[in-house]
Amino acid sequence: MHYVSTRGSAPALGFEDVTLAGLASDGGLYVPESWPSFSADQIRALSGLSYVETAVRVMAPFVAGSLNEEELRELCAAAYGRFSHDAVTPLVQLDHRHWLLELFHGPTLAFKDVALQLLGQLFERFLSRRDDHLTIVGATSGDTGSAAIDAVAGREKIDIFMLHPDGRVSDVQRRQMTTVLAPNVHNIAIDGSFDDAQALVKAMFNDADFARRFNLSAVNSINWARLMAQVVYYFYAAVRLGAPDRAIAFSVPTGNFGDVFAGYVAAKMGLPVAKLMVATNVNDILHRALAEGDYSQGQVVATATPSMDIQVSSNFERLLFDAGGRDGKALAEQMKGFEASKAMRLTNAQRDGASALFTSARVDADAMTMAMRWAYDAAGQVIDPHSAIGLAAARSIDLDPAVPVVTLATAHAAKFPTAVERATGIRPSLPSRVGDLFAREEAYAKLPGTFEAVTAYVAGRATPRG
Ligand SMILES: Cc1ncc(COP(=O)(O)O)c(C=O)c1O
Ligand SMILES: N[C@@H](CCOP(=O)(O)O)C(=O)O
Repeated sequence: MHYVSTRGSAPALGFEDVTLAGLASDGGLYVPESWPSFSADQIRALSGLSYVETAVRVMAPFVAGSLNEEELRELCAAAYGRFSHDAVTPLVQLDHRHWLLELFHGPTLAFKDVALQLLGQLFERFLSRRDDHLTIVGATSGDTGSAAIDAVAGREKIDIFMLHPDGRVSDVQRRQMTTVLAPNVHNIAIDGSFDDAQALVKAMFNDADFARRFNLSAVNSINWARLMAQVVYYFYAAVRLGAPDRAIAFSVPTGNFGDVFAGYVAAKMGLPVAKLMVATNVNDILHRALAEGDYSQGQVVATATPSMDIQVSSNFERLLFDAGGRDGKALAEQMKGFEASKAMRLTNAQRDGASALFTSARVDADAMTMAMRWAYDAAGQVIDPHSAIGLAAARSIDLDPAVPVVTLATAHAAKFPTAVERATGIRPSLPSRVGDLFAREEAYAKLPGTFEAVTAYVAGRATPRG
């Protein structure tokens, strides 16, 4: 399997190189040169398989040429052996039509663990094949950071520098990152928003000398391997609900468009997906883009769903590329325009390509609170605010009532206890597997959100190439 850049001029690479590279050298994102295709019989054959076996079957075509099936199975078993639920991503029924897909049973209590536990294993395996060291630079609005740190802490050939927006993540999220005191873990709180942190990370990649000198790699969903691992749970859930003989709709609380793009990939591979609901909070650039073709960056508003307080969604570029006819040169121009003016219109081809599968909704704080209450009253489920954004949107979906609707539950409620308590009166407590989070010592740097400050900090601590 080869991968091409969404901006058309970086070299096509195999899976191993794409995983280690993160971002393409032309600033684009890697996507498979074509989508693997699963027949109805192949999908039916996933029925009854464990999560690990499902993962092996779904991901095998993407890693071909870099890992054989036995190697992939070994890495998946190691990654998913750390989840606290036997099903890894269990389904919970809310009523006759609505389901939650619980993605938070990993070590750091958010869906990011599903991909990042595997990515940690992939890095280790690929680095063991070469004499090299990686410097990971990442941006987090709260959950990617802790999941990535958990996945790579203590690994010898990796340093990780994780930027989070100072004061804009929950206390649990911050502590899950800053109390990991391994020598290869470097947490940085920057002045600014998640978008500022993400722009700094992309700027480091786009500085070719810096990127080469420190052998930069990515753990954000700009890294293709992140999305690949997330495709698995769409298959796993849909097959349990009757696919391929029944189409399933998914509602996905969305920020950087990674999780929902993985659903698009599953549909491209042949999974019968009735609709993908893109559920945003009031930071609604994606809703405006899908509903009106207007992708223009507004001011980020701080909400009770901080992980989705995002106005520039990295993976939207992958959709614009694929749905718009895969013209990398044209997309490079379009993205350059967006980077300069912070606004762009989708082309007709991009809008038409997206509208077949996607729908969207903007969910405000009141609707989020109502959804949390409904989940508790209807099914006794205490859900986190991000999942509630997805559920509120799911309940508004315009589809045949016979189609099951699965909301992706992306975080454990205890990561956001204040918002949950405000909505339901119940203060969720942290599961024992996260231990004594509030008793541990924290360590992190506070930096201005400037390229100079951040690169100087990284350069002073990272291992340069020999
Ligand atoms: C809890 C939670 N829900 C939803 C999202 C949105 O996911 P995505 O960025 O893949 O759209 C995030 C972070 O991105 C998150 O941490
Ligand atoms: N919500 C995310 C933002 C980064 O998204 P990613 O999926 O691109 O890593 C977070 O929790 O950090």
